Amino acid sequence: MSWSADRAEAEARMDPAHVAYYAGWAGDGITLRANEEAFRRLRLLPRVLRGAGKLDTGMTLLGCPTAAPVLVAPTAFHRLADPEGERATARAAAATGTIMIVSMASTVGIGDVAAAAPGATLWFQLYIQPDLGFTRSIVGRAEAAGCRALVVTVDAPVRGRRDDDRGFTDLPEGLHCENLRDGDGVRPIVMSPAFGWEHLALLREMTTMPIVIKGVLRPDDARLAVDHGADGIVVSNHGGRQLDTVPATVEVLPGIAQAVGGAVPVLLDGGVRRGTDVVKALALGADAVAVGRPVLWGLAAGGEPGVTRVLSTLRDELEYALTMCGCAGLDDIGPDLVRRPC
Ligand SMILES: Cc1cc2nc3c(=O)[nH]c(=O)nc-3n(C[C@H](O)[C@H](O)[C@H](O)COP(=O)(O)O)c2cc1C
Ligand SMILES: O=C(O)C(=O)c1ccccc1
Repeated sequence: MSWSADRAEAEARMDPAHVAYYAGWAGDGITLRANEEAFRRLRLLPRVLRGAGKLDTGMTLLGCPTAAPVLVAPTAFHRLADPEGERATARAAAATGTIMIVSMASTVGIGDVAAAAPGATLWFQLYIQPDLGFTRSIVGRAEAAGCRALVVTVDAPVRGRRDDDRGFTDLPEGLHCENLRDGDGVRPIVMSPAFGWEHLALLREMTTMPIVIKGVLRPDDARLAVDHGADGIVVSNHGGRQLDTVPATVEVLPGIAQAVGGAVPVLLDGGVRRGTDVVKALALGADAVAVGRPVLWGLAAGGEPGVTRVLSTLRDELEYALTMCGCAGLDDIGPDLVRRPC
């Protein structure tokens, strides 16, 4: 089943307002479409008769082994798709040897996600909260749950303007952002434009987890992230949900990879739908990619087995594409494999 079949199944099963939230985009959806279109425009140039054997798509990222260079991107509110929510996604991640980046806006608390999927490698995504004491307690919970990296999202100084998400604002009865529990209540997530690079030092002091900066679109910002001690970067436009008309992520990737120069791992998300997209991103300088919406559609369409199928299909497709390209492994992927559009 392709991701579009999953989406159709999700549309049949879910509340239309929740489908619209998952699918949602900023502005006119120019960046949303650009992400996928940019992958489609790139062409692969396979090598033949390379005498390659059985290949291995496994690798290590920030000390974490992963079966493939494909992670679960952080997405909010998995219980809108399935009653088990993030528990189901984490079990599927464990079953497929995939690193899952759990959103701070998860509808299952990070400790409960970890407890439900003991074999999973979890990273935790954070929106820094203006109440830095509260931020510290959220980070502390992620660390106590055994999360292996902190992914700090920096492309949301304010909430994205999503004209077309048809009025979805409040979670249904019984669903909450469990990581924001504070005493008897749940605090709202606050977005703030007031944060600066100096906040990285504050986070560094809050945790021993490696810190990854998510939402970089420029080489100079990537360099600043490295200079301020980031341990990794995610080239991301938030799946077209924040500022419309920013470029497709795979278009800005080569310049960012060059600026980072191998100092830290560079990840990319946005529009990754097929194993061939993974090859293209790695050829243009990414160490790994993350997928957002396809995981949500798989979860809505088929629960935990649905997510397992999405993740294992991506890995199978990657293996197939690499074999077809004459690669013996991930290290064989270079820029020569991709022909850029004229
Ligand atoms: C429904 C939805 C919720 C999201 N929630 C978050 C979030 O809580 N934190 C975050 O950093 N990114 C969030 N994102 C962005 C994803 O991490 C990722 O950047 C994006 O989905 C990648 O694009 P793709 O959906 O085309 O794969 C969300 C994306 C979607 C579609
Ligand atoms: O919807 C999103 O893209 C997102 O990042 C988010 C932010 C805060 C709460 C829920 C989701």
